Amino acid sequence: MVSEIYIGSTNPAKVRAVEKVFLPPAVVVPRDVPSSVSPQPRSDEETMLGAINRAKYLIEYTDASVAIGLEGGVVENEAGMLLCNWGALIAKKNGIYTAGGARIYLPKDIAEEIRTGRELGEVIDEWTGRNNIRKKEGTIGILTYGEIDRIEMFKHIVKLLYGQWKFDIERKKG
Ligand SMILES: O=P(O)(O)OP(=O)(O)OP(=O)(O)OC[C@H]1O[C@@H](n2cnc3c(O)ncnc32)[C@H](O)[C@@H]1O
Ligand SMILES: [Mg+2]
Repeated sequence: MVSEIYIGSTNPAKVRAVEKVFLPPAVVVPRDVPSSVSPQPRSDEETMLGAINRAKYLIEYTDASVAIGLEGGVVENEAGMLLCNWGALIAKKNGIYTAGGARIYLPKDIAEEIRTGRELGEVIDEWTGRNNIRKKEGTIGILTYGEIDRIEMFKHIVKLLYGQWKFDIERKKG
């Protein structure tokens, strides 16, 4: 197994999630990289692309041979606006794996604010009167009363990525 896993963010919620899946002696290397999508992605496609772009950037412009991108966004349907999250893992030797995370509906007043063009991170801070929630329990942690926080949610995505990669490695061994 490779020793270094690059993650395309220095947000502690994302870095911790990767560290919970890739334990020592694996080393998790956080790097701030562009997502090359809007600061607040508004569809599954855009959010997934942000995750893929982060991982691709690491493979292209750093020493990474295994890279993970994690991205948060929102999606809308007839019933309202949900938060959504996507991850991508690129293993130079194997390929690219993607996975989506848990989703819950946002309160109507938060959704309204985001429709005006604001970012969820900013809106949830204002809504709760707190700071930097996106680097801590996240909106999902607030809305689930801490049952599932942003680290737990991203950890699940990272496990989905890692598991698919392992499956591929084993399958190729025959
Ligand atoms: O430094 P990076 O990695 O960019 O970390 P980030 O917190 O900005 O995370 P994303 O870019 O992936 O998130 C896209 C947008 O969605 C917001 N967001 C997504 N999920 C959130 C959550 O659980 N809590 C608060 N804000 C969230 C976030 O503030 C951004 O505006
Ligand atoms: Mg961001």
